[in-house]
Amino acid sequence: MSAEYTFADVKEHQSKKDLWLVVYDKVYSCGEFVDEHPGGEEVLMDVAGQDATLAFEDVGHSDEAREILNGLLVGTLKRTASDPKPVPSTSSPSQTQSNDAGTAVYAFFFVAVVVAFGAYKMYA
Ligand code: HEM
Repeated sequence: MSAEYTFADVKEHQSKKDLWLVVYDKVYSCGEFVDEHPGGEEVLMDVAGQDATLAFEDVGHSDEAREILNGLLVGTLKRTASDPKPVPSTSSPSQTQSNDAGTAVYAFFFVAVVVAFGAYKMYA
């Protein structure tokens, strides 16, 4: 599959039966899959003809979902200067996770301090 498509090409496929979307600069044809999507057809229709990378990653799709996606591949996205910038590839989810972990640690200490203060007040 070495075909290249621009965003303009992808945008021509926005109907339910003929639905293309972009994930990490690869073009996928999902028309046959719309009815089978466990997340429903609505969400796929929402990103029809667009870059669906963030929507796809936000859900935390399984490896099985990624395999299905591979089977729907029709080509590669060719970006032109006026197109939006590509989504940086897989490093971003781990960054998000470490940020979340950092926040959780702060939240834990905050709660610990509040509880300690409450206990101090109760017994002092
Ligand atoms: C062609 C691209 C896509 C494929 C092949 C796909 C595949 C799947 C699969 C196999 C599942 C079942 C759970 C899992 O294995 O992770 C699923 C669930 C789900 N998908 Fe997708 N998906 C695609 C695109 C999207 C997009 C763009 C969205 C937008 C938000 C989305 C939203 C969801 C949601 C919300 C669920 C959870 C359903 C539930 O657990 O009730 N999916 N998808």
